Amino acid sequence: MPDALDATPYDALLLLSFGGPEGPDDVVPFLENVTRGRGIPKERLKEVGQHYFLFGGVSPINDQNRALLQALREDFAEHGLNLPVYWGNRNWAPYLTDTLREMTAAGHRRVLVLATSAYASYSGCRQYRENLADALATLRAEGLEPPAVDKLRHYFNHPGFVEPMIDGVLRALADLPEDVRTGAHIAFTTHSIPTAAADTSGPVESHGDGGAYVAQHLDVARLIADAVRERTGVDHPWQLVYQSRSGAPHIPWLEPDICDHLEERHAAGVPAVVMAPIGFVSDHMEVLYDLDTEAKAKAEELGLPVRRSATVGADPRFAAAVRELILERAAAERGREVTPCALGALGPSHNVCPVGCCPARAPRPAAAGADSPFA
Ligand SMILES: CC1=C(CCC(=O)O)c2cc3nc(cc4[nH]c(cc5[nH]c(cc1n2)c(C)c5CCC(=O)O)c(CCC(=O)O)c4C)C(CCC(=O)O)=C3C
Ligand SMILES: [Fe+2]
Repeated sequence: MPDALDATPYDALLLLSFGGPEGPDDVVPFLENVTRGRGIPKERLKEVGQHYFLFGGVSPINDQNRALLQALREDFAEHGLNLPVYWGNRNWAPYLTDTLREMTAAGHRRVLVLATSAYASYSGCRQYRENLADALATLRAEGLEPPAVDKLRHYFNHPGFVEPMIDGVLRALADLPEDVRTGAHIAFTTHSIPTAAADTSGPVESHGDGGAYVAQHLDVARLIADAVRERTGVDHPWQLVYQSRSGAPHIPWLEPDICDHLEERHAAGVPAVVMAPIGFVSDHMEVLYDLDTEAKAKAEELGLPVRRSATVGADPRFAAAVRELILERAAAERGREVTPCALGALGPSHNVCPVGCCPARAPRPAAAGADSPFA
């Protein structure tokens, strides 16, 4: 047995995710949960519902989170980290509030949260913090005393997140026909968000054109492209592009869209494209539909060979990274000197979101940040 690792002051980890439907009857109520008060056009909702129905009404995201939970538990057990791992979602069962109620009943007092989103943005960070605040307020209204919650820092540039994606891109390239491989371009993709949300993503000092959201993705894309060049000796041109846009057409969102990008590359004579979904932690619906279904159909129509590289999912290197992030944060909370691990040009992200980080359009209480009312 390895020596026990010290996660104090934390007594549990909470995996916090999006949630997804698990059958046809879940699809509409799930979409109602996602879009409550968010002004997403009905047309878009019908369309997104169809994407789910195409897959029997089942999103792959819940099974992927179950696999990640198992990978985390295995890694922790193997390394002597005695920290129970729970799971709660924003939009579907197991719901965050129910999980936090269960954690309260089990006596947990200080919980660290791992969100299944690696980057800064309102949707990927503050919205989860708002969900945590809502859940804590609900439990207090029930007369309970829920645990204090902290959130792990953004892990986009942690080697345990980047390295599996480098392997994924190398595998995707190797899978292309040899005659088009050397000339292949890499399209790094992420979720499009309104440009106004991108420009205000991250701490106030990173606000500006594209904000922390775009800067962080560019940092990861560059790391992967550099590693691919080192390992193959080929300099594959690359670009950061976007997918899964919603919202009203007159509101600007990040562009170009992956499908337009494929058209443009094809017209420019590019012989093949690897689509690398660096914005997503696992192969959920945005990947299976927007890339594997829609973008691949576009590529087929163009006669452009494409491959889609793997997301990190339950890779043991990612599970190990989570353990390292927990130990690093726990040591920092105990007042120890720690050297946070990060690749790339941006350096390690902040542990606690400062005031003004990824602001909401309509301010609401958010937990696990410097502006938290639950400190
Ligand atoms: C940045 C970002 C991530 C990555 C970070 C993270 O992972 O958190 C992400 C993940 C996800 N988004 C998901 C699903 C949806 N997102 C929607 C809507 C939206 N996403 C947005 C942004 C993001 N979204 C935005 C700005 C909107 C519009 C307004 C709003 O509502 O904030 C809608 C409504 C319909 C539509 O507009 O498409 C759905 C159904 C699923 C589950 C997939 C599955 O079931 O496998 C996942 C993992
Ligand atoms: Fe989304």
